[in-house]
Amino acid sequence: MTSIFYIFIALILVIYFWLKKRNNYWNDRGFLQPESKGSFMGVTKGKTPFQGLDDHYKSFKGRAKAIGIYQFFVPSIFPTDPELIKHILMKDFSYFHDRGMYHNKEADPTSAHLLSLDGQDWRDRRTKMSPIFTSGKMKMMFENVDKISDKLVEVLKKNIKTSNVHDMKRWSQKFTADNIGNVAFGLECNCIEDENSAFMKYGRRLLDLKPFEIIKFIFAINLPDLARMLKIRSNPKDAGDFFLNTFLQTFEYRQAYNIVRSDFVSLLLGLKHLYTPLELAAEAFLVFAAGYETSSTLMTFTLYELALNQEIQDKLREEITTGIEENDGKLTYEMLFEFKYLDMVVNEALRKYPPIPILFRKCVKDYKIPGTNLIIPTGIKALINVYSLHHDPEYFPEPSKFDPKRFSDENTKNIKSCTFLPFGEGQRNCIGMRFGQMQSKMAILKLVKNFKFSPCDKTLIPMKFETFAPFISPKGGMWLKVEKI
Ligand code: HEM
Repeated sequence: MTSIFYIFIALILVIYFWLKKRNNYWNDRGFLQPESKGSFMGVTKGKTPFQGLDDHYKSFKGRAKAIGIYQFFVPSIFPTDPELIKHILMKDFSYFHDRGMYHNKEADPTSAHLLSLDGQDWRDRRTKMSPIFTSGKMKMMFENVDKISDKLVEVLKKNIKTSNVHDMKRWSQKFTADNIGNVAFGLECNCIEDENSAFMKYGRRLLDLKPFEIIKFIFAINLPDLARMLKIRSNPKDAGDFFLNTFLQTFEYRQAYNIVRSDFVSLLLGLKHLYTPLELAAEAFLVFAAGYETSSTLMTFTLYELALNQEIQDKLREEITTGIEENDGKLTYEMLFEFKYLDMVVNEALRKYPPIPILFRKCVKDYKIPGTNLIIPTGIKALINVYSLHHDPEYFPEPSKFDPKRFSDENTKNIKSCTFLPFGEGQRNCIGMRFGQMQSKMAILKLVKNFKFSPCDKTLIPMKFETFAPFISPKGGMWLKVEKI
């Protein structure tokens, strides 16, 4: 009994001294670090991770190019200086080409894809997949996206007869799930008409994690090597299996009947001599996972700001209606990208509400921060808080004002490099940017052309965010009044 007591005390002491040492990891290396240690970037204070980081950004900006932080005692680096961010994302990419994300091809096939792969594996796959995302390939998919956005308008028109207050986050999700299900899995998913359809159900399942799944997810982010050893599944098994099996069935069917369509499935099938069907299924899963919530988030917050700023909404509607009328009522792929005010509005929504507010990079060899004697050690992750840069009054004066003029041709030239990063930057930036812009712009255009959006009693003013959401997300949905024009 006495020896168990001594072992227990010894264990407590070891943990105590290890934590003490760990808490000084950054001070010991000459970096500044915030007082509150060990919390998950402020989540414990009821804030989102990007808001927690933003508190540190405000306290330390100008005092250091980067500070040391801890996520559950795992040290990370938090660069606050755009010049250093530029080095990390672009100039010194060879030191930061990985994200250090969890992936395990065998135990969790949905985790091994372009977003998470490291080093040469990532580089090879990015080279092979880049031709899938060119402007020409996106143009091929335009017709499908156009058709699905018309369906969105038609079904929403029917629904506003019963009630004119709607959760536009849910409608945006239904649209992107239908769209991506169609182009990445080759199926009519029926999400717009039936919100309990399989694609909606499993799309939501990827985000609505149960408490144990949240713990597994955070564990896999922070300790990917240990998670790999323990063969953890980072995505819910039922959702992962659904997406993999659905893709594999379409894959076999298309091969058997030699079917070629203008979509991601056929483009991925073109890589079948290089990758196994399961590897390609993981990429189709990623197209869904990376494109579903990001684009719907962009749509959601754009509609929110248009509802709060009626004059901007009217001006946008005027541009769209006139442009389409002048082209004999037809909308083309080129026109979608030529609507200047639409582009300015969308960019301003991406600034205020970047769907992915934090970028990750892992340092793969010791890196000396230029102009200092500070070294970022190998294996440390850099967290770039896009939200802070987008809300810094030095780069965007009056940051809480929704002002599309910031993105006029004249003003865009003055935006400091690496302070506007909605799609990331450098060789690891968003490969699906054009598709994301195409589907979001298309839906916003059709919605604004056909409906007037305004605030209602349930609209969040000021905006509040969900604390545990992996993407920036309005608390309790995005409720707006919707009227037919
Ligand atoms: C509005 C919509 C979207 C936004 C705001 C967005 C944003 C981002 C961001 C911030 C990153 C990380 C970039 C970095 O670390 O530098 C990223 C990566 C990525 N995105 Fe997107 N994304 C969107 C839509 C899409 C779509 C539709 C797809 C697929 C069709 C997609 C596929 C990817 C992939 C595969 C990566 C990883 C690239 C790599 O590591 O090589 N994204 N996205």
